[in-house]
Amino acid sequence: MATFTYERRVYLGDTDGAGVVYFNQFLQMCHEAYESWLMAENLPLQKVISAGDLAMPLVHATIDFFSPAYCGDRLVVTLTVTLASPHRFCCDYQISQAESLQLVARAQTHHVCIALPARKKAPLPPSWQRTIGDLDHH
Ligand SMILES: CC(C)(COP(=O)(O)OP(=O)(O)OC[C@H]1O[C@@H](n2cnc3c(N)ncnc32)[C@H](O)[C@@H]1OP(=O)(O)O)[C@@H](O)C(=O)NCCC(=O)NCCSC(=O)c1ccc(O)cc1
Repeated sequence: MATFTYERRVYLGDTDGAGVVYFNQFLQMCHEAYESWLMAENLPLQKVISAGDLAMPLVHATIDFFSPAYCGDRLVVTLTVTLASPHRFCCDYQISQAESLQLVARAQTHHVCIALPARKKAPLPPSWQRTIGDLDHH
């Protein structure tokens, strides 16, 4: 299991006509947290993309919304990554207000490592497996 914290201001472009963060922007922020974690671990997605032999597509995404967020809010995305099998991992995200700690949203994405161009599941690279940590056998 690996954990990472990502802070993110809400900008005007994140909000909709009702003045609150538009729903898909929360998933965008989650993915920013995921990319930031990979960069912090020296495993930037661009490395995988330019190598061209593997991809880690999403096979599942869910999100629940608990309270609205507004332009200027400071949010914290807490990411927990768990290895589910040698070729699959799950990202759990909690988005909270940085100051009040009020819970804003919770999301989950599941990713499968596939070999290209066949698009068949393949073991995650050893560097990814090491960074995520041991398989959870519970
Ligand atoms: C990934 C696949 C090739 C895998 O297919 P198959 O080779 O037939 O494998 P399986 O059906 O056995 O599934 C593989 C594993 O995924 C699991 N799986 C498959 N579907 C699901 C869903 N819906 N939920 C949870 N788990 C799933 C499944 O249980 C298997 O797990 P194991 O038991 O550990 O093996 C195929 O499911 C696929 O092509 N799906 C579409 C993927 C896609 O197009 N996603 C959206 C676009 S990618 C994207 O938006 C993106 C955003 C951000 C990124 O960082 C990366 C990509």
